[in-house]
Amino acid sequence: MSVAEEHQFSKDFLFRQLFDRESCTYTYLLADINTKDAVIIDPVLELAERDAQFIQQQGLKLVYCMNTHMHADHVTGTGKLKQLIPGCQSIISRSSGAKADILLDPDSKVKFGRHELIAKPTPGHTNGCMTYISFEQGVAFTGDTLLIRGCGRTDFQEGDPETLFKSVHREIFTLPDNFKLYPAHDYKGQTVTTVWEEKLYNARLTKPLSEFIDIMNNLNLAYPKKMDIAVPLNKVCGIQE
Ligand SMILES: N[C@@H](CCC(=O)N[C@@H](CSS)C(=O)NCC(=O)O)C(=O)O
Repeated sequence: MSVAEEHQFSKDFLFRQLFDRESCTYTYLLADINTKDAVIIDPVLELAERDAQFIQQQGLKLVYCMNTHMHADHVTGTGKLKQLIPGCQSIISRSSGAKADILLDPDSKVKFGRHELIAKPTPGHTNGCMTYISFEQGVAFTGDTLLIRGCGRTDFQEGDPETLFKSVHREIFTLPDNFKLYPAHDYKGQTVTTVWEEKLYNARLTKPLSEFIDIMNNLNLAYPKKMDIAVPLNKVCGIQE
């Protein structure tokens, strides 16, 4: 496998990666270029107006605002986008325990135009983490389950290293090697990876389970600065009604 064998997006698939400099969060906008139906994954509250303006400029119809999980480091832009773009529905996993218009179960499909994302449960960072996969486009949105050369922390919000390790090996490392992986965060300026790269070079997930658990239990990271306000708000789409 090499860069030359990269999986290409189809011509009718719009893909944009957007970034929040404050929380280092990636937001993804996907659309069917013919029908204009669009979905947004992991929007950030403070950038909801930026996202809504871009959607309007492209002539897209935002049908779903999705979250990969209940974030702890930033407030989701889902509720604000629903206000800015009436008709759009919020989506999160049922196991997240958060409120949304649509609650996803394992293998639920999210359709926009002729495209679809399949929700695969990848708990471990939180219980409700989902990875959203487009098999046609060869792409997976991994949230905080898999970060480029790393993974989400497992020291709060029901986090569990063994569960995360098994999720990645079951749902992500079994995808074709050339599938692109897009995470919810990157703290080093990296934008995308592949299944092949992570199976070879992920600093944590290439280790045996016992070593992985040891690494995760000794990360000693400070708690996210916004955690105390973000978690309660993200239980209700980012807006206290
Ligand atoms: N400094 C940031 C929080 C950074 C952080 O904890 N990131 C999380 C994902 S957001 S809950 C994580 O899992 N990091 C893993 C890692 O190895 O860095 C802030 O204050 O918001």
